[in-house]
Amino acid sequence: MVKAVVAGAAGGIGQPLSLLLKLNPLITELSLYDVVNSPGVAVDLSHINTPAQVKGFLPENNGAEEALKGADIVVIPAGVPRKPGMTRDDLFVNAGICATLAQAIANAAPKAFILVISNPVNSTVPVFAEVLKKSGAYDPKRLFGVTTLDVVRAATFVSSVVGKPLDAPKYNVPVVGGHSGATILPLLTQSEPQIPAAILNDQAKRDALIKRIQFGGDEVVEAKNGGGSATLSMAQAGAHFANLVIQAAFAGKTTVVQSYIDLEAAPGGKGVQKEIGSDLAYFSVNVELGRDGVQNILPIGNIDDQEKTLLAAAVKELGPSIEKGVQFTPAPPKL
Ligand SMILES: NC(=O)c1ccc[n+]([C@@H]2O[C@H](COP(=O)([O-])OP(=O)(O)OC[C@H]3O[C@@H](n4cnc5c(N)ncnc54)[C@H](O)[C@@H]3O)[C@@H](O)[C@H]2O)c1
Ligand SMILES: O=C(O)C[C@H](O)C(=O)O
Repeated sequence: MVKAVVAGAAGGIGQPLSLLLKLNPLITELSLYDVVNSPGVAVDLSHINTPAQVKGFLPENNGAEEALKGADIVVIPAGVPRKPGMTRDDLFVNAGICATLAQAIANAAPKAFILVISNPVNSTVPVFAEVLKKSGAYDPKRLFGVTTLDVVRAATFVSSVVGKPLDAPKYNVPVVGGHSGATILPLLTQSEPQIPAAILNDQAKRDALIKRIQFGGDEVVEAKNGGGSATLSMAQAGAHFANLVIQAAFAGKTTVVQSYIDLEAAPGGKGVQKEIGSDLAYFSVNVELGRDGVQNILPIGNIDDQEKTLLAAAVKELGPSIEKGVQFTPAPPKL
């Protein structure tokens, strides 16, 4: 029996994400929370003949906590998306929404796995952590910034440049660091299958590939031309990541994925701080998922000189974004 909650369930990501979770046979209860339209989305999905029993909740009558009660996993795509010309940092207005949801989770579902999609992920994950800490409900093993879309894009773009687009599902290209521009660090030298040396050694091709992975989000924002950012690809990536967390926790199926987490979640975090030459508190790393969430943090491993330069740039940009999230003070609740 697994209860999943989507917060921001009526939005561009929320709706297809909720659909994909409804199709997950491991989920038996699915609660959809949003400030608008969630009951309608819930009734619609509830007609699908899969096990999950779906209910929709609005803020009235303490709806957030009612939705969250007994949750095993909460996936959060609540908040404003980008328009052309904006950076993810311009979305820091979402910090308040994240703080409110974190408090509701602390009150109603303190043991839930928390998967943060809301941008700017580099800052919103620390916002969640700080609110949970204040309520004594923080377990770093259970808090994840969802960076899966970067990994999905890396596999797609690499397989295409290699000339094997139909093999996209077979590609695994780790992406570490954070989730915005220069903080997104694709480890092309660790790609499996390997990227041919002729491509890796072609500086122009390699730079273009890295740039496309780092700025894939902008590609969608520009194409949607004011209509928002990635929603469908994000829903797929988010549902995939949620499924891996559920499989590890409830079906004993351990996996290694990348996610943006607190490096204190497991002892391996100290080793990563050594590798990156910094005491950054959060970083997207290779995470071994287990019954309690983060079971182990694995090393970044061998990277070449170009990746080392990109790593230094990622570390430099991440520091202030993390600090901004840590220092955020939520507005006092309205009386
Ligand atoms: N992590 C990633 O890789 C990634 C990828 C794509 C988008 N995003 C981010 O996800 C967020 C959502 O994007 P979208 O396209 O779905 O936006 P959207 O505007 O379509 O949907 C957001 C939803 O959040 C709801 N919401 C607002 N305040 C809320 C609150 N306090 N509680 C619950 N729900 C609330 C809105 O009513 C809306 O339905 C954005 O911040 C976007 O930047 C992250
Ligand atoms: O680009 C955005 O603003 C949304 C998301 O972070 C993405 O990577 O698509």
